[in-house]
Amino acid sequence: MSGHAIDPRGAQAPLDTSADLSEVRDWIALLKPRVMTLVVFTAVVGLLVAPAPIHPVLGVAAILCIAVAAGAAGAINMWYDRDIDALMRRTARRPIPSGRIEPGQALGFGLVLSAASVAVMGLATNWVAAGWLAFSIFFYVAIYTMWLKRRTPQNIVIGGAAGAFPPVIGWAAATGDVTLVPLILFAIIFMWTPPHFWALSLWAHGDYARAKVPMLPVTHGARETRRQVMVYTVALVPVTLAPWLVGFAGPAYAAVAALLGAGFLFHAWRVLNEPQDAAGRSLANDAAARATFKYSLYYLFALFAALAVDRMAFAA
Ligand code: HEM
Ligand SMILES: CC(C)=CCC/C(C)=C/CC/C(C)=C/COP(=O)(O)OP(=O)(O)O
Repeated sequence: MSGHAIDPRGAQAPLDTSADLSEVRDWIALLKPRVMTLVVFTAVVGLLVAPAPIHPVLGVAAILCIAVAAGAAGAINMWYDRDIDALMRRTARRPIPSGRIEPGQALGFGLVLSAASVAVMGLATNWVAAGWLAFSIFFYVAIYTMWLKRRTPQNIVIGGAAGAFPPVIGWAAATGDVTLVPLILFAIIFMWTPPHFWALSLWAHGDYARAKVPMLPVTHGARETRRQVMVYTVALVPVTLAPWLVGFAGPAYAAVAALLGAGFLFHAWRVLNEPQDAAGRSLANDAAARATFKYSLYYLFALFAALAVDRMAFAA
């Protein structure tokens, strides 16, 4: 397919629209847009369930700032990780390792968007939300990417906190403060991240071993990783009931959280008991781990949706 659009009179230079489009696609890819969907969704729920009305225009602006900040942090992460991304099959085709975007340009892009998102958040909503937003970017870039990711298999547990901030920021944008409930929402995502990622790492461990990234299956083996998926899932379920226990959400939310939790526990149990060799490596193409990773994504969407519906439909 040619992307050249030639003026019928031949008076204009050809426009290479396909080249333009693929360049735009590369810049968008730097923002890790697919991961952003869930980041944005949890932020929207944090904002909607907060007990303070926010003008819809400001609410949309706040969510856009969170999306842009998460994307900007992703771009800086890709700048820093360009060496290991080039070594991993899953990431080798990203715009920087494949040479389509200069590392310095990606860094500049990430820094400018980071600063802009924090500034707009502060001006449009409040500086508490802007401060948490800046801290989230710092946490993902400096604590997770630059410090922990290449040093310890606990990188996911500690560094994963970065991805747990969006509902806190959404709440702060509406209320100007951070109380117990947003901290509970933080704790839910914090406990969810290890089983989300370690399920994936069970089949992606070859990539991480090649890049010498000390993810759990590389440092402690598949058997221990399966165990840790179960440990964190067991710990996650009671935390998801906390919004109901503290009286913030009703029994409808609690029922959905319990059902979704039972589903997660079932998946984790399958990961633990999947046919495996003596080292815990799957003899079934990691079918259980793949199903668990996919379930983790639907799970978090559904859990946060249930909280929003519960608060909006049933709150007194
Ligand atoms: C340290 C923490 C985390 C790590 C290391 C991690 C890692 C990953 C990886 C490697 C993928 C596969 C993406 C790909 O194929 O390139 C993925 C997918 C995904 N993650 Fe995470 N994740 C983390 C936390 C989170 C958080 C906090 C969220 C949102 C709340 C999230 C949302 C998603 C989504 C929506 C996908 C699916 C993207 C797709 O469809 O390709 N992740 N994650
Ligand atoms: C508001 C704000 C700043 C939020 C940012 C938090 C955020 C997007 C967290 C998600 C964490 C994440 C995508 C980790 C991917 O790990 P990785 O970077 O090791 O994955 P990779 O191997 O795919 O690069």
